[in-house]
Amino acid sequence: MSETWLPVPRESGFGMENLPYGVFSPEGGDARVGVAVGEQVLDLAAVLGDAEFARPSLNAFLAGGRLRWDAVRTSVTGLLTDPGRRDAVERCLHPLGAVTMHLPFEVADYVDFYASEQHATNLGRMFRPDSAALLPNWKHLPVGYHGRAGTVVASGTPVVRPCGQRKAPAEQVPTFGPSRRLDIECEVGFVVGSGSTLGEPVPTGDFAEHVFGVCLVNDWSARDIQAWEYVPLGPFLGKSFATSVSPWVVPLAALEHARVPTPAQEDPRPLPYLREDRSWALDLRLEIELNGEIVSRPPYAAMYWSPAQMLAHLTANGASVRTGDLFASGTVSGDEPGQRGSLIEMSWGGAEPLTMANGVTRTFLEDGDTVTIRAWAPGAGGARIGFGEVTGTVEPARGASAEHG
Ligand SMILES: O=C(O)/C=C/C(=O)CC(=O)CC(=O)O
Ligand SMILES: [Ca+2]
Ligand SMILES: [Mg+2]
Repeated sequence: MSETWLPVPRESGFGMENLPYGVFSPEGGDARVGVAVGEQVLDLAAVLGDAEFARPSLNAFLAGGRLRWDAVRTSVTGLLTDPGRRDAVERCLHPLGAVTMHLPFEVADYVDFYASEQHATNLGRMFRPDSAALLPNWKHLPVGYHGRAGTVVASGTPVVRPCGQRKAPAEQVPTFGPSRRLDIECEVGFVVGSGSTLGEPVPTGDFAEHVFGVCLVNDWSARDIQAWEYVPLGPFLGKSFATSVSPWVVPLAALEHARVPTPAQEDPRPLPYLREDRSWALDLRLEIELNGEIVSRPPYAAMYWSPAQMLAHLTANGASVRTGDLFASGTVSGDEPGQRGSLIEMSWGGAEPLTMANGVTRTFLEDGDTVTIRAWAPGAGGARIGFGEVTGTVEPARGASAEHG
């Protein structure tokens, strides 16, 4: 990758190999599109003189499609490597620490998958102890559900503890009140740039024509509300109150070196529409921090279904995708106990509390708890492609019924 004149710290995940996109406002200025490089954000509207970037969302750029995305990436790389442009470009840089980051795109539709075999097995064992851990369809199709786009929020947005109907197994009837089993789900999100045509499925090989890039997702989940409400139609209020996304969207172009094969899919072999010539499985290393302490390191490479398979399945019936659609992988969990992507798994349904460094224990989230998810992926020449972070702090429940726990 080309040498930049800009000082980029070695450990920065935002080197020239990455160049992720986000929406920022400089102090006293309007929100606009920027590219992160080192410890700076480059104001694209200012540096390229292109009004498409003087907007508070990436959507107009996302709609431009693969040729446009590649052309802008090439231009930005050129500006940051040409010493002759240094003075002009430097005037369009803002220190990351001095800007406010926003939700990077207007979320059109939001779909959540369930693509980790380890997560599905763990939840099956806890929620359905009398049946096989994996349901019969699980290895035939990437199971998913349609979520709530309007409650996808920017990193840093407080998460108000949801109220809802809860009924513990030992209780006869449900009560209404604050969730007692508030959880996280550590996920990876895929951002659709170029939409597809209604009636026409998207083959796995067209993934990179439609998907622009990748972000981090925390799909906050109220396990008690979920367990009581979701039979037989699926998750509803237990997961619709907040889904947090990271401010930076890493373009697929930065992830070529992170591509790995999906785990063997031989028993059963997926149907032809789900097969890939070269997999879009990705070697992303995630970490989950709870109140300042790393509690898990889920490996995205272990996911059974790749995002190209998810997109092919999502459109297999002719349903179209559109600019700003977000589909998330589902909770990422690996084989080891230290690789689980949710607290319900880490604490095994609350039976095995986590002990934190200060001696405090946790099963599910308490008011005031802060959860931060980070990730990086291998890039060209040993570089690290950083995803930044998605964070959120739990606030107490609100409303009249919040008082009676
Ligand atoms: O297996 C179940 O009954 C429940 C599963 C989930 O809650 C997971 C989910 O929402 C999808 C995911 O994040 O993997
Ligand atoms: Ca989820
Ligand atoms: Mg959600």
